Amino acid sequence: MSDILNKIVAVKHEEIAAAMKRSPLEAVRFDAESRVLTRDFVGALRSKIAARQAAVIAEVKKASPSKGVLRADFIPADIAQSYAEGDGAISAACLSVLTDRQFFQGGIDFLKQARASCDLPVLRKDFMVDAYQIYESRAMGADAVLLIAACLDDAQMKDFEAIALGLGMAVLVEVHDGVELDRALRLKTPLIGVNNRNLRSFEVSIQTTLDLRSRVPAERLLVTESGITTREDVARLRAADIHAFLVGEAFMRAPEPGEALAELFR
Ligand SMILES: O=C(O)c1ccccc1NCC(=O)[C@H](O)[C@H](O)COP(=O)(O)O
Repeated sequence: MSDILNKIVAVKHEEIAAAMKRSPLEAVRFDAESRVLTRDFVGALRSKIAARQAAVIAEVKKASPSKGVLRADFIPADIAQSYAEGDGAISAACLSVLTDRQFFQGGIDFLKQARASCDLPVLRKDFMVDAYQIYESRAMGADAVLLIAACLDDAQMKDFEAIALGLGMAVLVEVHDGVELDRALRLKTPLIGVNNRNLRSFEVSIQTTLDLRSRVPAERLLVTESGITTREDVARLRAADIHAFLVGEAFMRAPEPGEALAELFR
């Protein structure tokens, strides 16, 4: 694991221990199982692609370990609405909301506020290291969770996926290289995220996605993540038959995130 992932995972275990004291697993599990309606995350992506549009997972991200604060006037509900509207013709398929507080200045309330302000399905973007967080994600209203192969073993990925699917959530499994991709393909989820950010150097290169593209079977949906900032990036990825994108920073730095989205994917 990279240094940053090691640090994040250590903090997550501390946070989970504290959260379990406030709300024991049984209570969080009850809350998660009491929520019935999830929004269809995979369906939202597939219907954009069927309409020959880009399927964009638009991120609500105040800050990041590599770049610091990205947006000063950070109002999750307004950002989510802007993404849902786009320019009227081009808009987001789904949202991704950072809930990690220490490294990304995110929060659980941000996810709730973003989801309440629109009808888009929402991914909880955080670092899952314990089954507790999967129940917690559904309890807070998430429609999908992220599983990062670099910080989980095979048994954890399988277990967390089964819990998420059992609660009606989608799973985006994230990989950085071919070894992690082979592990991810043992899961049931159709959503395979290739993260273009090297977690050791923080450098981003869309070549990471392009290199792995042919190894993702046609029945899975490849989502390219991180470092997508220009129309040229989008054109290169689309030419390689990649139609689902997760974008944060490029939108967060724009005055109107939804207009920036429409401009990038026009
Ligand atoms: O964004 C970071 O600096 C970062 C550092 C360490 C681990 C994860 C990190 N980002 C998480 C993400 O995957 C991105 O927020 C997401 O893919 C959007 O990327 P971008 O469009 O480059 O903001």
